Amino acid sequence: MALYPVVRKLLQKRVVLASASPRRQEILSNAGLRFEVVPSRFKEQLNKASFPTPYAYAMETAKQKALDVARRVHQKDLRAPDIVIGADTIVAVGGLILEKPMDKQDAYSMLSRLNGKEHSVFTGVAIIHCSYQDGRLDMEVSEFYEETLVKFSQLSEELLWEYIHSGEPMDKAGGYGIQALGGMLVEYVRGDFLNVVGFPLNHFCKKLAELYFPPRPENVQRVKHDSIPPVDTFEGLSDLSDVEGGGSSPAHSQQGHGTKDTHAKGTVAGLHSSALLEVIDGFKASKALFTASKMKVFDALGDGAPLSAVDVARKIDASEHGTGRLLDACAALGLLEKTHRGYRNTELASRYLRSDGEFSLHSLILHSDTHVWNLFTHLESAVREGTHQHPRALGSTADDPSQGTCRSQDQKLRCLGAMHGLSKLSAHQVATAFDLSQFTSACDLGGCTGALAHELAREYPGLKVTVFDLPEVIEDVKRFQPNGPQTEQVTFVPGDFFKDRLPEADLYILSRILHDWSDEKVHELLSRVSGSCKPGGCLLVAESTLDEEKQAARPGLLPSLDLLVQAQGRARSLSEYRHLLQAHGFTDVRAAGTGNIVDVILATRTEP
Ligand SMILES: Cc1cn([C@H]2C[C@H](O)[C@@H](COP(=O)(O)OP(=O)(O)OP(=O)(O)O)O2)c(=O)[nH]c1=O
Repeated sequence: MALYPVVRKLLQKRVVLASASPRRQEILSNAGLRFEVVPSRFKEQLNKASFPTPYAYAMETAKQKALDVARRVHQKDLRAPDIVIGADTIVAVGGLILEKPMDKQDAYSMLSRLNGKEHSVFTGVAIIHCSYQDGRLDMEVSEFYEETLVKFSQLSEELLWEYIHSGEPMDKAGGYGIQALGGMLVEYVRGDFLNVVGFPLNHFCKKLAELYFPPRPENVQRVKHDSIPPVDTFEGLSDLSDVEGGGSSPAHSQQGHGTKDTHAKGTVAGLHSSALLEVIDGFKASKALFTASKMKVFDALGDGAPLSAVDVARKIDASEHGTGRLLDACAALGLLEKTHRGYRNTELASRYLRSDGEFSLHSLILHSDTHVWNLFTHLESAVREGTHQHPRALGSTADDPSQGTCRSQDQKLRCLGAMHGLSKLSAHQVATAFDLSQFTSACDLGGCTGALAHELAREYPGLKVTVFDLPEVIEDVKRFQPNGPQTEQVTFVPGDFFKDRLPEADLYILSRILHDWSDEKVHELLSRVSGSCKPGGCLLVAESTLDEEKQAARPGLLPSLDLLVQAQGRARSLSEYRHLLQAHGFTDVRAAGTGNIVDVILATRTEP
């Protein structure tokens, strides 16, 4: 049971979690879902007495939280959400509904009620599908609830107060957290544990599967309504794409025919004029971000107090009028917050857009602005000729198009910085998509600045990682190295993976390498890896993949276009990667979605 097939369908959607609960965020991101968090401002003050059951109350509160966020995000952003998820967890005991305690005394009275007894924990969940008709927001709500029974042991006053003084009860329904210290109070749990922690993941998956993968009418007898298809096989994934209604929109199978059904299913019917305008204007949003980054707006704002447009203009040496317009555009894009005291970086900007942050995408943005932008102006030629546009855009004729990208030292460092930033974004998910603790040595082929290597070292203290990359790359990686004990686990070896002997390792890694190359070159490289990998050793591949129908809009097809213009390679589907790996003696090919920009594949080398 996993969310993966549905996650693939949701990757191209803007999913918003309307919750401040760290537990909910963790449960959903662990399941591989990619989403933004916008906490709801809905006051949980519905009249409990007006609901026939406690779960009706929880579902209504969940729905109101999600509706509040859907409306606010729609008003605030240029890009409105596609799906908003809201949830509400309550504890019900003896006809009473318990929510989060107001203070310690309240926590004490809640815990005393639960002491020695069985109670119910209900989580109501609302999934709101937003669509837009001529700028108007239409919302369809799917909702459900889950109940879990929990029994507390008989606990002494002293123990209850000790627990209350720990501070744990205060932000939790019923005044306890089963996942931490509160676990010690619990004698048994009947039902979904995660439901108690705040989010019924299993039921949520079933609901999504019901919405996105309804069984074909002729298969109703064979396909169980309440189960998600198997996901860790490639066959399962490709079968899913064949399921009628298995497109990227939820199929409202239970709602019968009529306008709603067509509206939800049809990509044409689903694309409204406002969405079209968004696409038409997309380049303006990119250029606003590129310009603000280039002019170091996000550095000027730092993490400090808000600054007025005049102050920012002074810092970036630009006109007040122009700076004000740029700052407003950044605020509309959700990159800055605009308050009556001035502008300040949003969390997103502080983390990714400042040039000095650990996860900075500053170099990637500059690279996109100068290099990729330039290449994309030749998209029409790329389509006509079916080949990359480096000669036109950069005057480069090199075999390896990336050679033309980094001609000056500045360009080279920007390229390395861009790759470093991109790699850092998904390094943790790539390193942890599979348990790699059985390996003692790994070789990251084309591992560049070592961002993934260091993440692997941090995650697996027993692993030595060799980063193998071209000498001209290795000579400049020093500035990207972190501090810390795990740096000793990482070594850099210069070489060309098409020409030189590959370093020995139990685990070879090709992270975002294969897409850069033609099928012929991919076969050549895989054959070299296969020749170096001992039987029982493994190969880990991380790539952004196309869905099996090659219809996924983002993030599948835009990278595919990217590769047409920029490189000689191409995006591939998971089954294409499986066939490539099998052709070179790798079996037991398993895939894991990270919910991030790449999927991860692990394959084992068998005896030749
Ligand atoms: C019973 C129980 C609840 N909880 C938490 C889950 C929820 O976060 C919280 C119940 O309050 P909620 O109002 O459901 O959620 P929230 O206020 O934390 O976040 P938001 O409204 O923005 O979605 O209690 C635990 O973490 N462990 C437990 O054992």
